[in-house]
Amino acid sequence: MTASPKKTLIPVTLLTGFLGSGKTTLLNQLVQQPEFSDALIIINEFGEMSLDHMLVAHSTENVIMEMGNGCLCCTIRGDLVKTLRDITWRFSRGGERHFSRVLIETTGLADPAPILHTLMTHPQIASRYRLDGVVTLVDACAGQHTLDQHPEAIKQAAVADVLLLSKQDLVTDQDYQLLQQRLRKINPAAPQWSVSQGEASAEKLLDLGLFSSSGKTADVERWLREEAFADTPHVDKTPSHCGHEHHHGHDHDHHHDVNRHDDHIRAFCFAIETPLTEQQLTTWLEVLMSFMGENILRVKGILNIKDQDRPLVIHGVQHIFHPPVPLPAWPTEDRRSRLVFITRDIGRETVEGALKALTGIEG
Ligand SMILES: Nc1nc2c(ncn2[C@@H]2O[C@H](COP(=O)(O)OP(=O)(O)OP(=O)(O)O)[C@@H](O)[C@H]2O)c(=O)[nH]1
Repeated sequence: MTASPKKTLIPVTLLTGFLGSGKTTLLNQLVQQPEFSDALIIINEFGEMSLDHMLVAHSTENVIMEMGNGCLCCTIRGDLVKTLRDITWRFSRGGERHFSRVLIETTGLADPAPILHTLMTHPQIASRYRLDGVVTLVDACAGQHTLDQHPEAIKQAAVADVLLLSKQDLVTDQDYQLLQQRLRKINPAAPQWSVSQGEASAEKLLDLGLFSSSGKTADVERWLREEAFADTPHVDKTPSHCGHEHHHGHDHDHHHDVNRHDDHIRAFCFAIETPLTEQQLTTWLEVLMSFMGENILRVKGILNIKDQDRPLVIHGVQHIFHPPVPLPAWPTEDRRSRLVFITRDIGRETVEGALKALTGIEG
């Protein structure tokens, strides 16, 4: 069940964000920065006609429109796979590919999970591309309302590696901070940056994955960001081995509407002292994914596998896992398996309980 990290895979950035959150405005700025000067931009639009791509101030030959009749996540297996497969030769000259990375802008309504699944597991795509990171834009003005009304918006925030908050100029400081807090509870590990009229430094949006663009070293600590799960004030009181759990909708969240979708989101991390056999790991993950996959929004982990010197890194979105990647060495002295989860209504006790029931190992 292991696969070697490939150093030549093309990095892909997924740009999500609700309708009108400022994705095109951001893209216009990004493509003018050197880091994105040789990026290929794939834009998906909802509906048959859109001029959005014309707004991207970039050489149009590097902008591709996906023209599905529906949203990207519905046509994903056809159009996006075909596009990603074809661009490696369509955008080559003299046998050399003339783009170094890809950015996919999704329609505002898209559930990012199917797109991530395709990038992570489709044989023809996963063998050529690697997910560099998910960048999610949130409109500071409409954000609270959008999160209240649209579960997809919460998912977009939950799977983000970086959260960009646009339109700070339209809200009070207090409202801005409330939105920041809400997003931090949904996704404690994602750094939050304010973007004004799309102005964001490209370097903050790159190298968000396990491997940097040099492709040589895995930065596990940055990628897992376990410490972030202990940084926010809404900490579950149950003890945890490596961090904390945020169960939203606590009594102390007086301002919360109890029906909010994100009151169901939980973010937690935990450690396992005992090395797992590959079989135990597979069984545990298979059970979690088949019974609760839809509600496990994102999982990342570094695992100590019995009788192996090197750790295994796993990364899942809902019921789909990226093929586990063995790292060349442990990043620190800590040899425990450590995992971070963002789920809908699944607490740490359930995940640990399944581990204990299936393997006898305590989390
Ligand atoms: N006041 C203000 N307006 C902004 C900011 N960023 C973007 N906008 C405006 O917000 C509107 C929507 O921005 P777009 O970039 O088109 O948003 P989008 O996410 O691409 O929209 P869709 O393609 O419809 O999903 C535009 O009128 C932008 O000018 C900002 O920081 N402040």
